Amino acid sequence: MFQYRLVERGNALKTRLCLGLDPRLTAYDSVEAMRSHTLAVLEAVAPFIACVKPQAAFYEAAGLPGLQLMDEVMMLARRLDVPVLLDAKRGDIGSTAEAYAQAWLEGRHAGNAITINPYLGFATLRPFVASARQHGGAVFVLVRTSNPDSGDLQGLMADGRSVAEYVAREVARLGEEEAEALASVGAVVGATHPAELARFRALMPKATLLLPGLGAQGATAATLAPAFLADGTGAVVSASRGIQYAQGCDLDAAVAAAQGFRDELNLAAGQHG
Ligand SMILES: O=C(O)c1cc(=O)[nH]c(=O)n1[C@@H]1O[C@H](COP(=O)(O)O)[C@@H](O)[C@H]1O
Repeated sequence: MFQYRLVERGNALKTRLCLGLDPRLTAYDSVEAMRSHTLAVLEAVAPFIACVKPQAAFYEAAGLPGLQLMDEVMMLARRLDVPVLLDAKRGDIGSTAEAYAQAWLEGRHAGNAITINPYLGFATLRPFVASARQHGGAVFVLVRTSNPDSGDLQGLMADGRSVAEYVAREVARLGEEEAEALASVGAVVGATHPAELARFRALMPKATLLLPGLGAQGATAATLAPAFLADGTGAVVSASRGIQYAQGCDLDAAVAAAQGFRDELNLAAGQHG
C-alpha cells in the first residue's frame, strides 16, 4: 500500500522529502535536453527522497514527447523503488472520475497515488478511493492549497467551519472506513500555512499529509513540525523548482538542495517525535 511504502522508505532512508519533478521546456534548448536532465535529477536525488511527484501539466505542455517523458519518469521511479505520487488534481462526475481512476491508479499505475479535487462533491471522490484501495494506491485530497488565494473558496465559513475543514472531515471519515492505522486517503495542506498545520493534523489523524510549497513558494522546513505524527511520520513535504532548478540545471546543486531539505525536515519531524 502506497502510504506504508512511504513510511518504510522514509524510515529506511531517513527522509520526509518529496521530489517534485516539474520540467519546464523554457529551461532547455530541446525536449531531449529536458528529458535527460529530468531523468538524471530523479536518479541522482533518489537516495534522499521518500517519493517523487511529477505534476502532469508540465509534461502535457510539452505534447506527446512530454507525455512520453512522464511515463519514463514513472517507470524509472518504479525501477528505483521510489513511490510515485502523480500530481494530476483530477475531479469530475462519477463516471468520468472512474475513467481517471482507471487511468492513473490501475493497470501499470497500480500502487501509485494521485492528487484529487473535491470540488464536484464528496461522492465524486469515491471512484478514486475505491481504485486506490483495490490496487494498493492512495489519493491525496486537496484540503488547503498552498497558493496565496486558496482562501477564496477553501476559507469560506459555514456553521463555524471553513470549507477546508469540511473537506478534512470527509478525508477523516473515509479513513475511518479502513482498518489500517494509516488510511489510503491522504490530504494536501500547503506548507505555506504553518499556523494551520496542527489543526489539520488533528482533524485527519489517519491521513498522510502532502505539504507542497517548500523552497520556491517561501515555506521553510523549520515551521512544519506540527504536520508530523508523534513518531515523525505521517507527512511528506515537496519541493519542485527548489530542487530541479536549484542553480539553473546543475545536477550537483539539485542533489545538495535535496540533501539540505532532507536534513531540515528531519529536524522538524524529530521535534515531534
Ligand atoms: O498538489 C500539489 O502538489 C500542489 C498543491 C498545492 O497546494 N500547491 C502546490 O504548489 N502544488 C504543486 O506543487 C508544486 C510546487 O512547485 P514548487 O513551487 O516549484 O516547489 C507544483 O507542481 C504545484 O502544482
